[in-house]
Amino acid sequence: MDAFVTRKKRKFDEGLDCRNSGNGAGDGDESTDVKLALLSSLHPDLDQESLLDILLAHDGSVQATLESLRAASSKPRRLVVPGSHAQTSLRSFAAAAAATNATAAPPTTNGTAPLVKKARLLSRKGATIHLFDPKDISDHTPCTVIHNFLPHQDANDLLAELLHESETFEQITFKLFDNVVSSPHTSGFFVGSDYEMNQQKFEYVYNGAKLTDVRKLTPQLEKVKARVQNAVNQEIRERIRTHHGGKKLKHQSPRPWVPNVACVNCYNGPEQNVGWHSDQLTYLGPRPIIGSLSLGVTREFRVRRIVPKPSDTDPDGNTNSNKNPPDTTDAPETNEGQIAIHLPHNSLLVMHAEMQEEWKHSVAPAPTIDPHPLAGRRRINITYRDYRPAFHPRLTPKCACGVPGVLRVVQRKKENWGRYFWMCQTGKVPGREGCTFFQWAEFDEDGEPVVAVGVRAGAGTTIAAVGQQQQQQKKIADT
Ligand SMILES: O=C(O)CCC(=O)C(=O)O
Ligand SMILES: [Fe+2]
Repeated sequence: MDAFVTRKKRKFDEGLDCRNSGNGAGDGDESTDVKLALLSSLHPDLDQESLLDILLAHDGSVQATLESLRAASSKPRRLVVPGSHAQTSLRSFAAAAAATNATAAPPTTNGTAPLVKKARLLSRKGATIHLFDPKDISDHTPCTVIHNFLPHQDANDLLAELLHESETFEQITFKLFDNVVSSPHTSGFFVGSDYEMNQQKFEYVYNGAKLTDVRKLTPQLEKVKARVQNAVNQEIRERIRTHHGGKKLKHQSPRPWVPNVACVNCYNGPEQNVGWHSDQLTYLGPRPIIGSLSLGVTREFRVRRIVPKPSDTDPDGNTNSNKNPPDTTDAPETNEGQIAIHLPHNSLLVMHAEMQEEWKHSVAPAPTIDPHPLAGRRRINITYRDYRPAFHPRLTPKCACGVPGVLRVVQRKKENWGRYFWMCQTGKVPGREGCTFFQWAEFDEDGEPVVAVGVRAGAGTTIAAVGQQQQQQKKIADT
C-alpha cells in the first residue's frame, strides 16, 4: 500500500510529472482532488467516492482521514465493481429526461445559448453513472468515443510495441504536501524528431523540472498518429455541428488539430490508476483537444464537471487581486457526481474543447479486471497532443525564478471563472520554494496569446523584447 508514496530518488532532473496535474492532483496545492489523490495512493483499494465521504466527515483533514482509515481498517469497504453496472444504453432514459429536464442544459462555453439542448444527465454528487454507448457518451460528457478504431492487427501491433516500451517506463514523482509521491502507474513521453527531443529535454519544463526520458515516436505510434489526426479532426467538426450550432468555442483554435507528442501510460494491474486532474494547458493553449487511444485491459475513464461556487466563500477574499493567484482548489460541495466511460481495447476517446477547463478526469482503481489476451493485466493508454507553436516556452511568460510559467484557468470560483493566468511552477519541485509570479493571460478569439506592451513576459524582459515577442507570436499566428 505504501508502495505508492515514497521518498525515493526522483526520475527527472528535478523530478515531476511530464504533462498533467496543472489543475488537479500533483500540482502541490491543497485541493480536494490533491487530497483525494494522496488518499487514493495510500488506499488504492478504496474507491474515490468512499474516500471523499470520509474526507468530508473529517472536515477535509487528510491527517484525520488517514487516522480514521487506519482505525477502521477492519471494516467492510465499498468498492466499485465493473460489470455490476450492467446497462447498454441510456437513450431511453435520456429521452424521458429530455421531456422534463430540457431547461437544465449546461451553460455553453462559447458564450452563446446552446442551439441543441441536451437533457442534463443527473449525476448526483457521490454517485457514478456508467456509460458504454458512444451516443450516450457524446450526449452527456465532453468526450466522444470510437470503438474498434484501428484495424485489428494494427491495434495488436501497436499494443505489442508499447508493452515492450513500457517495460522501461517509470513512475512519475511529484510533490504533495511536502511529500514526494509516486504516481500509481508508469508513463513515457514520445515526440517526432531528434530536434523535438532536444527541445523537450532542454527548453520545456513540467512542474518546474526538465524531462530526462524523452523518446522518439515508435514506428507504430507514428503510423497510428495519422489515423488519429484524421479521426479527431472529423470528430471536432461533428462536435461543433451537433453541440455548438456550428460555432467553435471562444479561444478554441480554428486550425486543424495536428498531434506532435504522445504521452503513453501503462496501468499494470487493477489498482494502478490516475487521480482526478485536468490536463495542463501550458503547451496546448486554451480549449485544447486530446486524442486518447486505449489498448489492452478495459478500464473506467471517469469524468466529473467542476461546478463553480460564489467567491464570497473565499476565506482570503482576494480572488480579484492580480497579486494573489485565484484559488482554484476544488471544494467537494461544488462537485457533481461522476460519469464512468468504459474504454475497451482499441477505443479512441476524444476529449473535446469543453473538457480541460470545466471537467476533471481520472482512471479509477478497479477491484477486478478481465485479463487481455496480449496485455494480461495491463492497460496502455496513448494521449496524442498538439503542442502549439505560440505556446513554446521561449515565447510564454517567465517567472522571477527564470522558469517558464504554468498556464492555468480559474475553475472553481464563479468570480473570474474561465479566466486564464500564468504562474510560477518552481514550487512544485520538491525542496524548492516558488516565487510569487502571477499574471492574467489574455487570448484572442482563436486562442492565440495577446501580450500587452509593458507586461512582463519574462524575468528581466525589456519592453523591446516584449514587442519582439509579440511580433514573433503574431507571425506564428499568421502562418
Ligand atoms: O489513461 C487514460 O485514459 C487517461 C490518462 C490521462 O488522463 C492523462 O495521461 O492525462
Ligand atoms: Fe489527463
